[in-house]
Amino acid sequence: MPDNDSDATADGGVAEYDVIVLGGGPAGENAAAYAIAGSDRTAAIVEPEKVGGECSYWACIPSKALLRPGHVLGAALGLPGIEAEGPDTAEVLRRRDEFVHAHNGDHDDSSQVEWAVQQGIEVIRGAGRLDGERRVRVGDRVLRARSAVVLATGTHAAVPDVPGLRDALPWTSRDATNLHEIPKRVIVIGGGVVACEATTWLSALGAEVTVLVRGDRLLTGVEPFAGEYVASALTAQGVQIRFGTRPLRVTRPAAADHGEGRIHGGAVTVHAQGPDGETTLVADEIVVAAGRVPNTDGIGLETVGLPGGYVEVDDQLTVAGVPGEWLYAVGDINHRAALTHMGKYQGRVCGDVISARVAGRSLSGPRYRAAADHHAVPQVVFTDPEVAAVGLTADAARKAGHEIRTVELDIAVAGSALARDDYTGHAALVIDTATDTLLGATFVGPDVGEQLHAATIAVAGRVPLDALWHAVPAFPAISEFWLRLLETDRSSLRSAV
Ligand SMILES: Cc1cc2nc3c(=O)[nH]c(=O)nc-3n(C[C@H](O)[C@H](O)[C@H](O)COP(=O)(O)OP(=O)(O)OC[C@H]3O[C@@H](n4cnc5c(N)ncnc54)[C@H](O)[C@@H]3O)c2cc1C
Ligand SMILES: NC(=O)c1ccc[n+]([C@@H]2O[C@H](COP(=O)([O-])OP(=O)(O)OC[C@H]3O[C@@H](n4cnc5c(N)ncnc54)[C@H](O)[C@@H]3O)[C@@H](O)[C@H]2O)c1
Repeated sequence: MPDNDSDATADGGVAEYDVIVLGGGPAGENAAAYAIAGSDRTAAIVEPEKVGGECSYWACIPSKALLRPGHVLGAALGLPGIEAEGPDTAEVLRRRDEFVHAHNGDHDDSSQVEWAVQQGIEVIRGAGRLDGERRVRVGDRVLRARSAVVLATGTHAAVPDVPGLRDALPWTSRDATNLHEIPKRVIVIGGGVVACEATTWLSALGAEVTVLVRGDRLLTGVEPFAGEYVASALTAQGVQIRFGTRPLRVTRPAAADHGEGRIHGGAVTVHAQGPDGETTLVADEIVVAAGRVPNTDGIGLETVGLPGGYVEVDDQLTVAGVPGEWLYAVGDINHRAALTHMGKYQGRVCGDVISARVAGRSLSGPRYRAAADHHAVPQVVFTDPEVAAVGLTADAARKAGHEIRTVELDIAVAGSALARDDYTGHAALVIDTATDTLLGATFVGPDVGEQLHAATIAVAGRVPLDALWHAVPAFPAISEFWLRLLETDRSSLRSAV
C-alpha cells in the first residue's frame, strides 16, 4: 500500500510508491513485478484501459486464436484419409472471445488485475502523465515515485494520411482481431505482419481479400524468400495481392461506427495508383495495417525535457537525456523490438536494473543489459505457412559489416514428409565467417514457429557451428532439417577448398 506524505493536497494527497509504471501491457506488467520481486517495495501500474494491454485483447492473443483453426484445417487436408471441413465461423469467434475474456462488448481484465495484486502491485485506473521528476498525475491524483517511473504505454495503429481514409472509419487491427462480422470483400492496406496475418484469417473465414502493398514484396523485415512463400500461399487461396500499389483517395458515403469489429457502414471505394495506372476497387470493409504510432502524446514527456515520439533508452532501459536514472521505458514505446516477448524481456531487465540500483548492487552483469534487442530478436509470423526468424538477415548482416556465408535449402526431411503430404518449406542460415557462429536464421513452412527457439539459443549464445554439429536432431522430427543445413554448409565449405 502507498504511503501518503506531508505534501498532501485537498484532492486526496500524494501517494508514494517505490515504482510507478505507466501502462499495464506485457512490458509494464513485467517491469513492475520484477522491480519489486522478493522485496517490501511498492509498485503501482497506471492503466486507462485493460491490464494486459494491446497484446491480450486486440493483438497477439485474438489474432492467434483466429489463425489456429486455419492451420489445423490445412494440416488435416494435407493428409489422406482425414475428412475435414470448416472453419465454423461462430465457433472460431466464440473461442477467440474466450481468450480475450469478451463480455457484452467489453473485455474483462479481472484475472490480470488479480495477478497484479498477487504480485503486490496496485492497479490505478486512468491515463497517467509525467509531471516533472518522479511525479505522475492521474486525473486529480498525484503520485510520487521514490525510485523509478517506467513508461510502457505502447502504440496504436497508424492511419495514413490518404484523403477520405479516416472519414471512411476503416478497421484497424483492433477491429480485425475483434471482428464479429465477416465482410464479404475486404481491402487490406499494408504488406507487413499485421496485414499478412489478418489477410490469412479473413480469407480463411471466407472474405475475398485484396491487399494493397506499396513495395514489391511482403514482410520486408525478413529474408525475401519468406515473403514470397506467404504471397504464393495467399494467392493460391484466392487473395489478390497488388504490389507497387498505393491508395490515393477513399470514399464511403455511408460510413457509420457500428462498434468494434462490426462493419463500419456501406461499401467503400478505394482509388489506388498501381504499376498499370489508377484503379478503382470497391469493398465492404477496409483494414489499415500500415504500422504503429507510439502512445506518447499527452504523457507529459515535455515536463522532463523530452521530445515527443518514441522514447530512446540505453541497454538498461534508462531514458536517454533525463538525468538521475529514475526514468525508464520498456516495450513498443522505445522502438527497439516491437514484439510482446521482447517487451516482456525488457521489462524483466528493467525491473532487475531498478531493483539493483535501489539496493546499491553493481550493474556489471549481463543480466542488466537488454543485449538480445541488438542481435537476437526472434519473431514468428503466424501466416500459413508460418515464418520464423531470428537475428540478422543476410542483407542486414552485410550492412552491419559482417563477413558472412549463407546456407539454404528446402525443408524436405522424413519428419516434414510424415507431417503432411503437401509439406513445403525453406530454411536459411546466416553464418559469421570470422567466428563460425550463427548471426541469423529464417524458416518458412507449416509449424516452423516451433523450430525457432533452437535457432534463438544458437544466435543468442553465439554457439559455434562445430558445437551445433553435436546437437543431434531427433529422427523423424521436422527439426532434422537442421542437420541438412549443417551438412550443406560443410559440403559447400569442402567444395570451396
Ligand atoms: C494485430 C497484432 C498482432 C500482434 N501479434 C503479436 C504476436 O503474435 N507476437 C508478438 O510478440 N507481438 C505481437 N504483436 C505486437 C504486440 O502486440 C506488442 O509488441 C505488445 O503489445 C507491446 O507491449 P507493450 O506493453 O509495450 O504495449 P501495449 O500492449 O500496447 O500496452 C500498453 C498499455 O499502455 C496503456 N496506456 C496508454 N496510454 C497510457 C497512459 N497515458 N497512461 C497509462 N497507461 C497508458 C494502454 O492502454 C495499454 O494497455 C501484435 C500486434 C498487433 C497489432
Ligand atoms: N506475429 C507477430 O510477431 C506479430 C503480428 C502482428 C504484429 N506484430 C508487430 O506489430 C507491429 C506492427 O505491425 P504492422 O504490420 O502494422 O507494421 P509493419 O511495419 O510490419 O508493416 C507496415 C506495412 O504498412 C506499409 N505502410 C506503411 N505506411 C504506409 C502508407 N502510408 N501507405 C501504404 N502502406 C503503408 C508498409 O510498407 C508495411 O508493408 C510490428 O512491429 C510487428 O512486428 C507482430
